[in-house]
Amino acid sequence: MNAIEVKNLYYEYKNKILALDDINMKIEIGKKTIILGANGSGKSTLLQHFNGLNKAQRGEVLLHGQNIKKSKDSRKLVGIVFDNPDDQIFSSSVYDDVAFGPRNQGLTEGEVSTKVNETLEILSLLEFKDRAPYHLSLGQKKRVAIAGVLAMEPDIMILDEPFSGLDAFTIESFMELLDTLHKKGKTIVIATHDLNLVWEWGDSFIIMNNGKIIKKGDSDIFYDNNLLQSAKLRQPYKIQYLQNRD
Ligand SMILES: Nc1ncnc2c1ncn2[C@@H]1O[C@H](COP(=O)(O)OP(=O)(O)OP(=O)(O)O)[C@@H](O)[C@H]1O
Repeated sequence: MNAIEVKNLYYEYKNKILALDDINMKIEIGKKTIILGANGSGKSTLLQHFNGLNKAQRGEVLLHGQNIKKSKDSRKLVGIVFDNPDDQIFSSSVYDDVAFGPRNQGLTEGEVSTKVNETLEILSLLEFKDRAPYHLSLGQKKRVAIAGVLAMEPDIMILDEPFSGLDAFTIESFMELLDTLHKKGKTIVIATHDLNLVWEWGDSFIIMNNGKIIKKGDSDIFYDNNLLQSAKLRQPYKIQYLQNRD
């Protein structure tokens, strides 16, 4: 069984932009899958189909084998971190924002407190716990948005451009955290155009261009510079260096 399966998915915005053009893909349970593509290639539109925010106009999306339209617990199964944290932070304090999901899951206030404090600590946010999220810096807000999803412990974590706005130290500890979640069996999906951070990290890769998938594979795809250029992507620096040296 796959965590996510997409069959013949199309999506057209009201302005007639065809953002997804016959997408077919499978994401295996417990794998780290990276969706790559330049600006406007359709990554966010695709990810937003994985928690029902966008509904398939044609085609289907299956979560753990079940059509998302029939799935009652898609919100519990899938946690999505949007690229813009302002789209998902609503509470007046960092603590309450991260507590929102666990409270909705019916945990006691004591359990909520343990969960929230643990999550805030992992993301170096404890010192901000009583602050208003909208007065934080972009990178800090991004960490709050990530914490809010982490605290719900979804089986499938979807992250749209999770690294933008984060400093190097935070990226490093965040990737270690994702590795820990991966070892616990979670499925992780990241959409990004930053190949340098993910090419050695992901298990499988999907390249999008103009609403289509143009390549699926393992990290060997990064040696094909023509392919990357056709998707307006830059080869990872390390591969450029190795190839120039040879
Ligand atoms: N709400 C919208 N209404 C109309 N067109 C949209 C809307 N959102 C996105 N689009 C268009 O759909 C296409 C795919 O956009 P999408 O945001 O999915 O790309 P992306 O790969 O996530 O880009 P980025 O890397 O810039 O986040 C683009 O051509 C974009 O202009």
